[in-house]
Amino acid sequence: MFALEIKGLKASIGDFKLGPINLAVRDGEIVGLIGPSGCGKTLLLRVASGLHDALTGKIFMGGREVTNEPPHKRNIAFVFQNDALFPHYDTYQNIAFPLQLKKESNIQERVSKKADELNGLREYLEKFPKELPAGIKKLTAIGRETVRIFDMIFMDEPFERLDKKVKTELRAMIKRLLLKIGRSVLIVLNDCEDAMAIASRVYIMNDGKIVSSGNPIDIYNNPPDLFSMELFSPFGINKYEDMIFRPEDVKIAGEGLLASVQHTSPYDSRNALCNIKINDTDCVALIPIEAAKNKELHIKITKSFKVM
Ligand SMILES: Nc1ncnc2c1ncn2[C@@H]1O[C@H](COP(=O)(O)OP(=O)(O)OP(=O)(O)O)[C@@H](O)[C@H]1O
Repeated sequence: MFALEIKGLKASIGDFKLGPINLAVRDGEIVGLIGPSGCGKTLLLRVASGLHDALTGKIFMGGREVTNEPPHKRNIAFVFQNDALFPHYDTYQNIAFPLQLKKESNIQERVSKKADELNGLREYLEKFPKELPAGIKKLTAIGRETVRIFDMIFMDEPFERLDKKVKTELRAMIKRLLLKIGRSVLIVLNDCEDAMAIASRVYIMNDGKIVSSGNPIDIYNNPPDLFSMELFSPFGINKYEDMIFRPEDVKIAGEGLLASVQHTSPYDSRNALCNIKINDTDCVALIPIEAAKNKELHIKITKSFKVM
């Protein structure tokens, strides 16, 4: 059963054209949208959730067509990129708001339970948005959206502009929460590390269209095309002659290309990021620390795409 199914969807904003888009999210699945800035990820999320009109195509949620239904009739949660918290409400009031709006019961108890679920939120319950660190603001927005019963959650770049430590903690917490809630998720992600940490499947977008999809770890290990490789390159990209390849696709070999090691910096307990020269071309390689102690190395490039 699909929580969300999108068929032949087209939409536009200003001069930008989205689609045609075909996409599906299964029940309980966490699906990511990833692609360069401006490729239409937010617009797709907004059309899928009913915040922006479709031009053509159909949207189904739980098997029911919702293409022309407003967001409040779709029983969804939506975490905005800018959090959209009420500035004059404290954290407690922000989370309680959707429950108060629907005159629901046990509000205090439910907000309290949500604060416990979102570790660290409890001590900020009486603080206002302008007093909150960015990660706690995001948790508050997630708390407010997930305190109600809902069928599906849409999240727009929840890890944007967070420092690495906060982002890593928040990512783990959101993943735990999403798995616990067990609802389907469509989430816009900034980079491949977020995708691998959060999503079981991603759709890769470019210029208003979906160009490929798959499990993010499989895509990282074996990118289907150059565009996906460039997107799934946490250490950047090398170009040597007509080959494009990633630092982690450089392996030490008994024979092969000869590379001189210029500069080394440890990356983790086993590997180092090295500036190397292959003939006269500067490249970067992620190789074992022991190997990086050599002045010269024989290497082979295990995965590359050819460019003209
Ligand atoms: N209100 C608007 N008026 C005109 N054009 C817009 C408007 N909002 C967005 N666009 C354009 O639509 C395109 C898609 O925008 P969208 O925000 O969906 O991209 P995105 O992939 O989410 O980008 P980012 O990762 O930077 O948030 C962009 O080229 C953007 O400039």
